Amino acid sequence: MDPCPIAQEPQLVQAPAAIDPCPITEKPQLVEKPAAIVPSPIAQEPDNDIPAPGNQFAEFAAGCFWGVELAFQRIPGVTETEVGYTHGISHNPTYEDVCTNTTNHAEVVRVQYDPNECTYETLLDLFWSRHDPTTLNRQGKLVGAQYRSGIYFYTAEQEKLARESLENEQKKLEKKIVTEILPAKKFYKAEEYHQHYLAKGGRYGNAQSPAKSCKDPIRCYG
Ligand SMILES: C[S@](=O)CC[C@H](N)C(=O)O
Repeated sequence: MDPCPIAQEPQLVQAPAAIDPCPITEKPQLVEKPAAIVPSPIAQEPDNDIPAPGNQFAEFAAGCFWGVELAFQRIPGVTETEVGYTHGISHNPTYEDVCTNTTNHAEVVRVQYDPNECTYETLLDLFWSRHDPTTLNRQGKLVGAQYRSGIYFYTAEQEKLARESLENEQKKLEKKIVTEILPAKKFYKAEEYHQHYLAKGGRYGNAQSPAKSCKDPIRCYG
């Protein structure tokens, strides 16, 4: 049985994309004793990290970052992926902080890609196909601001392409798209165990292939 039933399907006019966007059926994210969350202006700074020579950054929020990362790993021309947190109020958040749903961080995948091998439009196409951009702060049964839909751009060109693609995507959907399109802010890399989580085996030790162009369906947990 599919461990990842979709709670709410996007209302597509056209045929839906084949990839399961990773909605889950787990306990609520809230931890019992949230750490004190201290707002910091540092979290609002732009992402000033530098990609590898010849590469560019792109960043997306589309629900649980595990499955989103594996999908991006498989794209030819994507040279690196990292999962992390961004656009929240606090500096150096932990996963537990984010799961209190009080820090407003989004779970994101920061992609490095070689623009000679892969276009930003290719990344945008995958982004839209991976999730339901019409549900505010939720993907399926995963609820909370960390699961919101967002495109965080690094250049004016990326912003333009992102906005155009949203308009184009909206034509295919009856419900309103709620995806935020904002400049990339400080990126907080998530804990090591979250990195390449599904490729490493996920929750059940069933590694899923990150091979380029692999079309195997992505299971949320492993
Ligand atoms: C990195 S995700 O938000 C994980 C989602 C899910 N609630 C879980 O804990 O398995």
